[in-house]
Amino acid sequence: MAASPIFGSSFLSPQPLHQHSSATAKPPSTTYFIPIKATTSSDPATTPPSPAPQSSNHLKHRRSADENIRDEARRHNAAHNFSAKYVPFNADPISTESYSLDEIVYRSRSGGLLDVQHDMDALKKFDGQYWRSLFDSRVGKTTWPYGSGVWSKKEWVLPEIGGDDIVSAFEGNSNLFWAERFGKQFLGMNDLWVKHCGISHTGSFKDLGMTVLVSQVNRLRKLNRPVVGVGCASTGDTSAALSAYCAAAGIPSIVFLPANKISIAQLVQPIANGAFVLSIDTDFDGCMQLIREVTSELPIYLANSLNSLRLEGQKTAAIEILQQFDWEVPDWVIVPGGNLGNIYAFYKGFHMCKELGLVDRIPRLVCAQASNANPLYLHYKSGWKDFKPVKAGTTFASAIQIGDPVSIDRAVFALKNSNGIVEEATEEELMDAMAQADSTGMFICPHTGVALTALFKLRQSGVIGPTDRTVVVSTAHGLKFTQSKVDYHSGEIKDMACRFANPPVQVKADFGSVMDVLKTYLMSKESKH
Ligand SMILES: Cc1ncc(COP(=O)(O)O)c(C=O)c1O
Ligand SMILES: N[C@@H](CCOP(=O)(O)O)C(=O)O
Repeated sequence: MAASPIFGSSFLSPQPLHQHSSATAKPPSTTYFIPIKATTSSDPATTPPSPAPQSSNHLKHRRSADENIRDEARRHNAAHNFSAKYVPFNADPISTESYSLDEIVYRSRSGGLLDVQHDMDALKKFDGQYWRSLFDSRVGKTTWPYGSGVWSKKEWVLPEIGGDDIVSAFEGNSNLFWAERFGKQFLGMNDLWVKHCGISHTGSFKDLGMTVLVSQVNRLRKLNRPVVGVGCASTGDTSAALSAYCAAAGIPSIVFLPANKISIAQLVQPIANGAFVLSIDTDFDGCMQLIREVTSELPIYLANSLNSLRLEGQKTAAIEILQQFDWEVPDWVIVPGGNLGNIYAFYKGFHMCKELGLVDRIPRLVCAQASNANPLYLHYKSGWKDFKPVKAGTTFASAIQIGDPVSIDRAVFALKNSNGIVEEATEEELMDAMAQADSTGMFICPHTGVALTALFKLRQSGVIGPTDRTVVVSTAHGLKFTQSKVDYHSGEIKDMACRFANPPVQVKADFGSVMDVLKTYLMSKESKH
């Protein structure tokens, strides 16, 4: 009889109804999705699951008062056969180079990027229906650690880490918003969606990767590996996520920020979370160079997406999109790109779902860059001929003001393998797009404005059709970028028409004046009705 590979109990861990002799396990019976409180401490990995009672009177009781959710999770721990390791990114199939995830390594022997490779044969022992049902059964719960949108996919992320080492803010499970009015009014689209990854613990998608990286650091420190602190270079969001997760775990964090190039809201995040903040008189690329040098000399663990652990968490946003569409595949996914880890993370998430049979295809990917920081766009336009970094110019999309992206090879791979496209957005285009989106009830960041501009252009050229199901990935919370919105709505940006500005009306504090402006306003609305 094949060993039950994953989960101990039926508690959010659906198991095949019977042990099968075939290589692929059958989908779990829905019977097993009724969460039952475990009543025994016997090893669930070797204990066949007992059918859940079907009576509608079946009640659950709270765990005992002296137990917390980590303790409870420990009781449900089970043996499994899943594993992952570092391998050179896009390695030659005959390469045998690999590293344990418990090693501190960011680059391959040849100096190339690394990738986290999962034991796909072990994962393939379970079919697509199995994984879909398992992931679906964990959504919206508070069970440690599966209540997180990242850790609900734990077997595909860091299968071997113990629940005790995980540092999570129950990130992920972000809203997939149907942009009904924006799609209809500005694009003639009826199936447009915005994945709000920025509505998250620290206000950006970086939380998805950082929970994984900081959890692994937590484990490394318990294993007495030489990690005194964790460091990153940042345009604002990575540093916010790093400092928050480190603070939650009591681990020192060190952040290198380009002086005067990030928003105040982003600067105050690591300060508030107790990080050691260095404001350095250079740009992001300069900070990135410095953190790489420093982390090779000091016991500071590198938290930028050069570290492939981060992408394991970020890829869950792609899986989540499929899940939110009930495992139907959208036609397009548009992602703003800077250091270019995220576009690859999306590709990897979609690709794993296809390889493991959860879906039968992957969406086409679009990576969108600001024209002032567009090395990937130029590379794409040159027909992928030799890549040249650029000196990134100032952009309102300050978090993607990056000229020498560390994940360029990963991004090119993702785009080539998804029939992808790269677009760019001028400052005026991205700010107008942001204002238009906000005018339909969103409150997006300028980077999402970059992605929406790409969508405008691809709709205009007819590449994206009116009924194509399209997802725009919103990467940060608009509240981090209020100054750019204030500048826009004040109409005070040099050489920008600010066509959609909506400045407040100054009015005298008397009834007549207030009535006058209101009547004019209501008349203008009535004529458009
Ligand atoms: C808000 C925001 N959007 C988009 C990006 C781009 O992500 P990536 O660097 O993975 O391309 C970043 C960071 O670079 C970001 O902070
Ligand atoms: N936008 C990022 C830039 C660094 O990206 P990373 O994914 O490599 O950490 C930031 O917020 O710092």
